[in-house]
Amino acid sequence: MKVYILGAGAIGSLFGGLLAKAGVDVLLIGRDPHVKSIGERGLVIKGIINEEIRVNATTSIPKEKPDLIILSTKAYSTEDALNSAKDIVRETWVLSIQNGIGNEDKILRVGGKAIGGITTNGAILKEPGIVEWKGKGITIIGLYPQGHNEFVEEVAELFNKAGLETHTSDNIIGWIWAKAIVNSAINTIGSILEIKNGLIKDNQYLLSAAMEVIKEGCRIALQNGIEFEVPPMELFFQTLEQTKDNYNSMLQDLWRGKRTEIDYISGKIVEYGKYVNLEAPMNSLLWALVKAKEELRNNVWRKGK
Ligand SMILES: NC(=O)C1=CN([C@@H]2O[C@H](COP(=O)(O)OP(=O)(O)OC[C@H]3O[C@@H](n4cnc5c(N)ncnc54)[C@H](O)[C@@H]3O)[C@@H](O)[C@H]2O)C=CC1
Ligand SMILES: CC(C)(CO)C(=O)C(=O)O
Repeated sequence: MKVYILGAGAIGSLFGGLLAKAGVDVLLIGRDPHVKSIGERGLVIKGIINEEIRVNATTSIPKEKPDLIILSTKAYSTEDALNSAKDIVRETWVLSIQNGIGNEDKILRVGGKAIGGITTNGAILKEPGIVEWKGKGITIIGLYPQGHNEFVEEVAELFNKAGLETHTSDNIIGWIWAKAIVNSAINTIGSILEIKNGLIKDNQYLLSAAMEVIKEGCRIALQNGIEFEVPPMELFFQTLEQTKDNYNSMLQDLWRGKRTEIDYISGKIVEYGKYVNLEAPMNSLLWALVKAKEELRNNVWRKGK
């Protein structure tokens, strides 16, 4: 199977690198200096494994179509990435492993055949050409919005062979929403207070506030016809336990001066609330506070100076 990774940053390079190591024909599509470094020295995966992997990488979109495109840009770059690759996306299988709601709808809009996905693997780009695999998690994929077919099973088998534990689901839209709802509580509260995930379960005020945010997200999802295989509240407690020592990715983006994915998490929950005449005061407030934090982080007076 020929696979392109569209958006070869931390998680995309991890998936691409592991697939290449397993003998899959992979092309990483990303940006310099990461791509340049991979061309010169190969891709290094550190952490759970320590390997230098030879894998093709480019900054431009090839003309030839692959069998599968794995979309792994941040959610705010999805539209641009898909538009730049329109000619190869059309009628091609495109699997999103991104966070947030709406990525797969954008794949469908440009004529791609969408596979939805969520992953609990953790990766960071340490420096150009070097990815750290910090946490071994699982990946769930499925035909978007629902259903399954042989190709999805084939992709899951390929991922498993590459060392990425992967399961398939007939209800991937439910998993995408469940993860977004969990992120809408943990990432926002963790980012505003700049705390590790575990503190949210250890502090009674934060825990009850976070649970209300989860319930609000669930009400909106259910009214929009979303069903869950595992209730988001259960996933929330599991995630808090499994990631108690982590600072969430939104907070890490804020600390690095990068844009966050808040519009595609809390912002989408608020938007879907409007479609079914449900207000989302908790998600609206958390969305606004994170947006404010994005804007204010570089102001010295934030620290009272
Ligand atoms: N890093 C992680 O551990 C996990 C990340 N995710 C999700 O996966 C997505 C990607 O996250 P990361 O890999 O951490 O972000 P990242 O910022 O490291 O990687 C995204 C990459 O996409 C590239 N890119 C952006 N637009 C592009 C375009 N038009 N063409 C080619 N390349 C383009 C960027 O240069 C960047 O290197 C996000 O939605 C994130 O929430 C989900 C689970 C775990
Ligand atoms: C699971 C969790 C909350 C881990 O921190 C995450 O998805 C994130 O940080 O974005």
